[in-house]
Amino acid sequence: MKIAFIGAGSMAEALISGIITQKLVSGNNIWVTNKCNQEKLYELQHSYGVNISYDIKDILSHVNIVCLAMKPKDVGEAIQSIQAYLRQDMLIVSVLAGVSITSIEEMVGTNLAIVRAMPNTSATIGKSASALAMNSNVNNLQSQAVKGMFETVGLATIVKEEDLDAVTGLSGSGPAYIYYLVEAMEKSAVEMGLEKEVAKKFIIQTLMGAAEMLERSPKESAQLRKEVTSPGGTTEAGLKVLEAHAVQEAFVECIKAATEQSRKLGEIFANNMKV
Ligand SMILES: NC(=O)C1=CN([C@@H]2O[C@H](COP(=O)(O)OP(=O)(O)OC[C@H]3O[C@@H](n4cnc5c(N)ncnc54)[C@H](O)[C@@H]3O)[C@@H](O)[C@H]2O)C=CC1
Ligand SMILES: O=C(O)[C@@H]1CCC=N1
Repeated sequence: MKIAFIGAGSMAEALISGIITQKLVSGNNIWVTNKCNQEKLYELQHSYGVNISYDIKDILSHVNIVCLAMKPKDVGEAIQSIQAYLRQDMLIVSVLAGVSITSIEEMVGTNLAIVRAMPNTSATIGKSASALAMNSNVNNLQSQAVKGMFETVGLATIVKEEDLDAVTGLSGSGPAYIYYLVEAMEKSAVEMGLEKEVAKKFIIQTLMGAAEMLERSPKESAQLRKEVTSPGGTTEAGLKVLEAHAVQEAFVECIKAATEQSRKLGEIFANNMKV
């Protein structure tokens, strides 16, 4: 497996880091390019031993998987730059939020195998929750290879393409919601006089413990919450404040808004292509 990353931002780095750490592919079988930040390419070369280049023709001559990892607004220009060097045996993997397989097929213009994937940045440490949807040109070997690639960076599940917007709002963006919560926990800990580093250890262990409880216990999340909440106790006092601020409803709205934005990005994209 030889992979080119077109785009060298947070997501590309998370995948590169995961793939290399899990030893699926070594750095010399990965090629990376970006729009103009050469410094970033040198950093990736230094950290992971990947090949870096701005010579798209040369990059694509080495690889059988091309991973599109730029922002959705940049994909048109990026595909234009790679189009002439795409081959029928190549597999295109897009991690772009919202952009449909049909849009990519239309931009690429030939009958290529395309996978639309939605990982998250926890791929960096092999803990992504990735969803994959594929077009009918993807053969069994390619499907296994790409699933294997995403499995090296965490959990990988094949889904219907129509589910990908919801997955994007839930687990693609999901790490940010958790970091947002942690920011609040850190802030409160410091305000209460705890040392930041000590507080951080407690917060992380609390998150990991709760995540593992959710994974290992047969109980529903609401039941696990009830078991922490003694009548008249501290948790109840805390949760009352969250309820007064409608925090659970806010989270529901947050995930719906992110899902909707994924849909919108796809629509804007498809409409712009028609103009
Ligand atoms: N950051 C995240 O948590 C996740 C991001 N994604 C998706 O991954 C994609 C990239 O996101 P980030 O890494 O966060 O963005 P980023 O802004 O960190 O990186 C984008 C990269 O694309 C490059 N680029 C732009 N135009 C280009 C062109 N014409 N040719 C070659 N390279 C070009 C930029 O130079 C940059 O290296 C987005 O489409 C996003 O929807 C998917 C899942 C999670
Ligand atoms: O915010 C974004 O658009 C990307 C997609 C999922 C996570 N980050």
